[in-house]
Amino acid sequence: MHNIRQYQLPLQRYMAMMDLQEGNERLFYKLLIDNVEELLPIVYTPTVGEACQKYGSIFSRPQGLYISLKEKGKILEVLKNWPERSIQVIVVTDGERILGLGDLGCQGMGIPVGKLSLYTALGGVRPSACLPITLDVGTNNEELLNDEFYIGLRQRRVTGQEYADFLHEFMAAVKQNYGEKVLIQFEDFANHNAFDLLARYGTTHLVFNDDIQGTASVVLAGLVAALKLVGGTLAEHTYLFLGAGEAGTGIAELIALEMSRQTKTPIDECRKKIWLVDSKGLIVSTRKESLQHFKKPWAHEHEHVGNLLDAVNAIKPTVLIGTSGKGQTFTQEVVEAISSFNEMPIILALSNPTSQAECTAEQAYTWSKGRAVFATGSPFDPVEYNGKTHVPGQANNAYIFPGFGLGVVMSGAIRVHDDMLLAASEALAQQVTQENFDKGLIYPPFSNIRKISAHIAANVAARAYELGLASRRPRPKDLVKYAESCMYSPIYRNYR
Ligand SMILES: O=C([O-])CC(=O)C(=O)O
Ligand SMILES: [Mg+2]
Repeated sequence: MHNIRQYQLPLQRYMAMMDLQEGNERLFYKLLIDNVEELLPIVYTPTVGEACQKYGSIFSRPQGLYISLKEKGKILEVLKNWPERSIQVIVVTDGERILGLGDLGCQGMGIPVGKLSLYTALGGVRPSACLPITLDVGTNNEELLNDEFYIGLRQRRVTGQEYADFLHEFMAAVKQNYGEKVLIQFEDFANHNAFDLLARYGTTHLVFNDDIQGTASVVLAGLVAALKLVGGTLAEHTYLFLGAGEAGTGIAELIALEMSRQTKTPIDECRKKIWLVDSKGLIVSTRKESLQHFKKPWAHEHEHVGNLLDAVNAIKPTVLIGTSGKGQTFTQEVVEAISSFNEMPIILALSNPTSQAECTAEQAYTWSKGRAVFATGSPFDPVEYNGKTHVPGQANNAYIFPGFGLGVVMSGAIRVHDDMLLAASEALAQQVTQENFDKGLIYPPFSNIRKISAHIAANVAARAYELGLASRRPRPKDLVKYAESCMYSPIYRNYR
């Protein structure tokens, strides 16, 4: 740590950590686990975002497996080149929507690498069982196409049938090479592919979309915890989203599902408590014809409303959630408006990295006069306001996917079911202690994450067994203990 801390810039610390991961994997994980709150912002958001933007110019050696269009017809052979045979989790991206930073092509590799290092550090999945993959289908990022250090194919993205065929070959090759029980996590695909891929492969493969499902599960947990501070039930609140992509619609759907279970009301009714704003304004039924399919369930009856501020004033939400990927969109007027009709507005600025956050922690607390229950996707420091310290929570899917994946792997689950996402969410919400609530926190600190992950894994596995989706026999009696016993630990032995 002394060595790492000598670097001033986060990007230099990132590079030093990546060198360590390559040269001394055990020490890398030992450091990451023992200093998780300090190092998470380095190996993960926000620094990993900057690293992806500069990936070509900081490149020293390849991490993960690149599969390019040139390898079409030979994807199985390429997979066989990976030295490890026994793979449990794959994180795959095509780099089209890296965090809120847009199309970074092949340079998106930093994301699968970073996510999988958290699978190991936070969730205890063995490093050798993790496989980061980037599919190189081109990029539409002109700057990268003209960058002499760009590491990927210099061509525009393929789309349509060609894209679908390439993905299909990849999915079939993974199943053929690693069997049914490898978890495939889709990460940072663009909206127009992410929903389709999940729908297409959800019934034939063990797939999980972190941006849709992982984010939904972590946000639902935060909301359930927030209700302890704010009062009311899920169904008694009104939700307004800025952003109607993977995160926005994924979260909205899981909230509606949980609401529907709690109130025994049809999900269609529950959806009416949830409103979404996209770049054209409030999503309303008169726009239905022109909406992408994943937005249609959210097109409720309402007159046209052109922007977020007007939507806040028209809908009067108690919960405001930013998933737009665009920074500084929760303006002072917006935060003051929601604070004018809520004693404690719940405000989540989820877009990553920090530069894309809808507002900063300081803005949220200042503009709400210290009343907001606030969390962000990327980490923010505590803020002093009127003599009180406010600690923003980090509503990031990193709380969920490592434990979720461990639960899937350890139970031998063959499919991901929405109930397993709810199970993960419940387990996370239960880990928020009175001490956390007293500080206004709706998430537990990351310093306890391995214990939290074990509880998430156990609850997910339990649900998988109940659903008949778990193949490991016999079912372990104490699933929390079993989860802990499965976790990789970078232990240094004492030699006497
Ligand atoms: O990577 C993160 O920090 C969360 C995430 O999935 C995203 O922003 O796409
Ligand atoms: Mg993501």
